[in-house]
Amino acid sequence: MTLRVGIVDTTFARVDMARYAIEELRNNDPSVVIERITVPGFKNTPWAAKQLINRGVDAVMVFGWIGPSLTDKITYAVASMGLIMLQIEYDKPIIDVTVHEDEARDERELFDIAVDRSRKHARNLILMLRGELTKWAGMGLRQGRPDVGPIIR
Ligand SMILES: Cc1nc2c(=O)[nH]c(=O)nc-2n(C[C@H](O)[C@H](O)[C@H](O)CO)c1C
Repeated sequence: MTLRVGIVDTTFARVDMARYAIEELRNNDPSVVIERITVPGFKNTPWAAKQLINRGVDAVMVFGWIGPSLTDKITYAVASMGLIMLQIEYDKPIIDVTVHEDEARDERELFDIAVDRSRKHARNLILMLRGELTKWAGMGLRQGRPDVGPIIR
């Protein structure tokens, strides 16, 4: 069955994260169909995700970029609730691939986090929809930084 993935991203973001995710999705599933909507900022992402779900996508990836101020963080918390409600209401997974500007010390690190997180979550989505993610359960996987591994006692 052809997989249809919705992509939502913002002009607020400072890295075109969707570009790397789409490349990864196509590498892992050459027949994947991509539907993309770009919005100004994170608070607009629930609307765009709903549009794509109504078009019949199997899942949505939302590429957020959140500034360092308290106002930015509140924006994220509020709009995230919208994305969670959509998942429950429409029974479709939404993978939140957000980078927070205060995660990194400089732009170089921020860029690397954004690309790594985008690629790894694209792979997560494909594996999850294929039911193949369970073999990685508890393995301490991280998106944006190197994996930390499992704790074994
Ligand atoms: C304060 C603020 N912070 C962010 C942010 O950190 N990341 C982001 O993507 N967008 C931000 N925005 C913009 C809003 O999400 C939205 O695009 C505008 O309020 C227009 O509806 C706002 C207004």
